[in-house]
Amino acid sequence: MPLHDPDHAQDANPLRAEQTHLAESRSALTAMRADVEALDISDVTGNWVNAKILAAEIDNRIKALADLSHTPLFFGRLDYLHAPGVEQAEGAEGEQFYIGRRHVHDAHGDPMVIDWRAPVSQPFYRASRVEPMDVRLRRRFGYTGGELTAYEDEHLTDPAEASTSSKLLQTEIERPRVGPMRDIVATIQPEQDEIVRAGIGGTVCVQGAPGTGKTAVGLHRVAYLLYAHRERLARTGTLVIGPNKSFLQYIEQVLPALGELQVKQATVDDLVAHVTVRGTDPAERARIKGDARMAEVLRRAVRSGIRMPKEPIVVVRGSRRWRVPAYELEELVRELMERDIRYGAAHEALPQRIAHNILVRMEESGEAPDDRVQDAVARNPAVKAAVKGVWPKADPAKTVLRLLSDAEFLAECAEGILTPEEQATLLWEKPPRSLASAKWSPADTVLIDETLDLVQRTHSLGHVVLDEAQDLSPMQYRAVGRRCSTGSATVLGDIAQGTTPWATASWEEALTHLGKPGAPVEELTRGFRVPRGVIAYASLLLPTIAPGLAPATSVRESPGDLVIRRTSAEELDAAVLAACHDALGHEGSIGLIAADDRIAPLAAALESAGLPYLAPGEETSAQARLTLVPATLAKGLEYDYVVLDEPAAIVTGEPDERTGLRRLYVALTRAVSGLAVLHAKPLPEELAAGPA
Ligand SMILES: Nc1ncnc2c1ncn2[C@@H]1O[C@H](COP(=O)(O)OP(=O)(O)OP(=O)(O)O)[C@@H](O)[C@H]1O
Repeated sequence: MPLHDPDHAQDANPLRAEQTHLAESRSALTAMRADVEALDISDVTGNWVNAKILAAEIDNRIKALADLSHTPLFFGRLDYLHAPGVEQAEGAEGEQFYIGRRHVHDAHGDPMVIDWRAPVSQPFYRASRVEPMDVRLRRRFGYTGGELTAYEDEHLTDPAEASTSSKLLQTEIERPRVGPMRDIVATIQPEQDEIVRAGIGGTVCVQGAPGTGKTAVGLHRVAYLLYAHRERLARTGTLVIGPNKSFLQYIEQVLPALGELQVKQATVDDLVAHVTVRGTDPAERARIKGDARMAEVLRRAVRSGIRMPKEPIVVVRGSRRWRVPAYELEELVRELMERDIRYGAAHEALPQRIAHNILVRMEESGEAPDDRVQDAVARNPAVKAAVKGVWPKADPAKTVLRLLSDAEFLAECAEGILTPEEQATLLWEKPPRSLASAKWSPADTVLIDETLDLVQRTHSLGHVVLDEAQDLSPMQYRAVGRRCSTGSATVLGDIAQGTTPWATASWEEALTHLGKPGAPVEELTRGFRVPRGVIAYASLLLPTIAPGLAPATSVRESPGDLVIRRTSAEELDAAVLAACHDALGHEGSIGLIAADDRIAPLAAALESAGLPYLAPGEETSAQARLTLVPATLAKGLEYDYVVLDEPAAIVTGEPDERTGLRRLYVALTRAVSGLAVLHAKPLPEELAAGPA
């Protein structure tokens, strides 16, 4: 594929024509924005609330139409052989489309740039020589600082043209990283595009090695779905779930850059934050709390308040007394228990059922009661008292508190589900005196969320993207699943990067917990981040941490710099600082990754050496390029150069060796251009042989 640049005389004109189209598209976008800004809504809004809503929508539209000078308005062009939709008709003329981040039209409404998500844009990502999709020419544009400076052509239907890889794609992938994550809209690969454009009806799960673009694909998928199903998703909502706040900060600018400003982001902990977390669980206890069997224990706990009526209900109205015998009440209760409705809904329904029963008696004795009478009977103190006795209100937090503090109650609810040892592990050593003094752990909040859902149905969104899914417990999958029970999900993860004691071992199982059993599992294996030499080194850990998973290949041309250096314990900090200095000699961001308990000493060392550093999530810039990253926060992030401090400390920082090695695998796979490993203690034996 020839790369054209303006220095070649014969290319000067086509390039100039493209530059002109860019300039005209920019003016058209400015005009579109001016039109929206000039809208006078005072006539159409009617009232204050409507005016506010409309003004906010217009405001968003203006923001979405902003011309971001550092993001090119279009990045590709497709020349179709025939106008799309015209079935290869004789004489039908080909059409030309510029593909960009958003739709731009001229004053007549004719398109100047087509949204990358539109159906006519799809061949830009998918067409090949084998299947040209009616495309004669695919052109990719190269930019330098916002200026269109080059282009690259593929004549897909020309058998004489050789197929070569794209230089522009290569440049994009190899570019040094600074700042937060960027969109990949100009270079989405065919296997990624399949996932991005999968239908909204189905849940998709993606297993992918580090750097294969899972996060990027998930974010572009939301943008695609919002385009294809805008109204539906505006009503139902979308959500991106990530592992922690710094990760969410790292990805938060991708969707706005694609013109999507409304997508919410949260961690799983945010979703279930019904109470304040002030406690933690030892690993084994957290594992049991996260086990799917807890769902049935909680169901029993909620229903344990139901008592079969022993007494009849007697309702006095005027001079008459109406009696519902206990056995009929029991029938009503049993019927509600068997129906698939929430505990709280049944609590609301029972008084009405009882009142209905009395109404039928009234009719049988010749009265003609109406609905108001039924409501009045349902509110009668005798009915209320009876309902309180047989189907009391449930308080989710109190129910969980009782389960974790009352051994007898736990035994009753967990009978046949949890072993006596497991029950003993669950119980608080010192039960709190009240709800207010309870030291809830993160796992407890998930139990409360499950209980809340037993009482009252959780609102479901239209689509949820779940990133770094491999770390969720079954109970956390259930919590996420509730939030897309009537919608769909994109589940992204890597079994080899699971660093919780309950990490996912099988996606099929995880999808079942999520409530989407049988969803397809796709695999991405082409790595866009980690260079060949580095991924090969990190992959030495794979047979131990995830037997059966294939190592990623790297699409990066450069094999990457890989340095592994042993020092004495005394010299380690100085060696790490020297490696940081070396790394700062290169362009791009630098991540110093270390075991969590090495962070404080390394911070002190950096300070005394006068090396300024950032915390993860803080934006790197050309001035501030070094981030000090605790290993537990490294997941999902990437840095141009990574300096990795003492792998052995990262491994021993985790409760078991497998988790430790997986944490190390995450740390080893953050580098885009180079990795320097500094160690005083021996490396794990898997790595001892060193790079190939
Ligand atoms: N098609 C592509 N074109 C250009 N860059 C890409 C492409 N796909 C992915 N990348 C880049 O590769 C890097 C890794 O992508 P991403 O973070 O989405 O991978 P991941 O699979 O989520 O990794 P991890 O498992 O480590 O979290 C990012 O910088 C991303 O922008």
